[in-house]
Amino acid sequence: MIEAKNITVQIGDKKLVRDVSMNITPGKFSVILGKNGAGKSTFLKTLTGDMKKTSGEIFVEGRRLESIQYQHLAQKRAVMMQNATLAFSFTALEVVLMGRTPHTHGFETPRDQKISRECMKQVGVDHLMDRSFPTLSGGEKQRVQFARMLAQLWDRIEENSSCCLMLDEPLSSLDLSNQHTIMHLVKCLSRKNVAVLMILHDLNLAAQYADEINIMKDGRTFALGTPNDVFKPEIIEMAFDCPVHIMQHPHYQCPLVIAAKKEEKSFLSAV
Ligand SMILES: Nc1ncnc2c1ncn2[C@@H]1O[C@H](COP(=O)(O)OP(=O)(O)OP(=O)(O)O)[C@@H](O)[C@H]1O
Repeated sequence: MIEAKNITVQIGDKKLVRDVSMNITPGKFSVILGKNGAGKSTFLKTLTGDMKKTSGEIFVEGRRLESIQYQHLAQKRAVMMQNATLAFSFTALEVVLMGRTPHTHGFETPRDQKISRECMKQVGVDHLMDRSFPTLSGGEKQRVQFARMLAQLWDRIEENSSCCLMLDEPLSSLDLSNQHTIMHLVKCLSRKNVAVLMILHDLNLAAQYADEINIMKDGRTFALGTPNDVFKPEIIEMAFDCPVHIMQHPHYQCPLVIAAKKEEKSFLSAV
């Protein structure tokens, strides 16, 4: 669905992303991991067209990203950026209805209303419908934004046509239960012809749900493969500069990563 070939992004003399390639395909749940500043969001922003690449090529269903009309793109690809804010006091339902904009001709229909309400129900935020979006908690906002993406792709999902979800740290404000609810929902969507690309910081959530993981370091792909391929102590320790223990999960067929205690003396130990 989305093919990124040898993407490089340079600002001034700094290379933020270096020669990264990835295929985001329907039926596959892809995750990008990496240290702070590794280049994850920059890479994702080039895939969405929000940031200019210096070199490389991006194809959406075989066509160059730059040649596709924005509305056409928005009908089949939904994006959730990190800490997206809204300046105006829309209700939560109005925010979800925004997901229907690529499908309307300037005004929404009763069907758009019905779809938006259903998406809020699916995500468990229907009780927040009439609340002013800026007054919601961080986690409530993230779940409402997720419902907005679902509303945007609803028609494609219903028809079982291919479409794409791109999410930058969508779980950063969610509690344990809601993290797994969203990950389970995304996994189910990926099995319904949705191509998923998600940036995460939680290695164990990635290990449990992802089909493919791209670990980035210093703007490059450091390791790419299944959770079992990339979750090796030598890879994780080098990518994150952190000693780890990796074992088989006692209940699931995936690795389990535990950070080892840091031994070096901290500044606080001198106080
Ligand atoms: N517009 C910009 N101008 C200069 N440097 C930038 C710009 N945008 C990002 N950077 C730098 O590029 C590097 C990669 O940033 P990016 O946001 O892609 O990292 P990330 O892997 O998503 O990090 P995090 O996990 O902290 O969100 C960082 O060092 C960042 O400071």
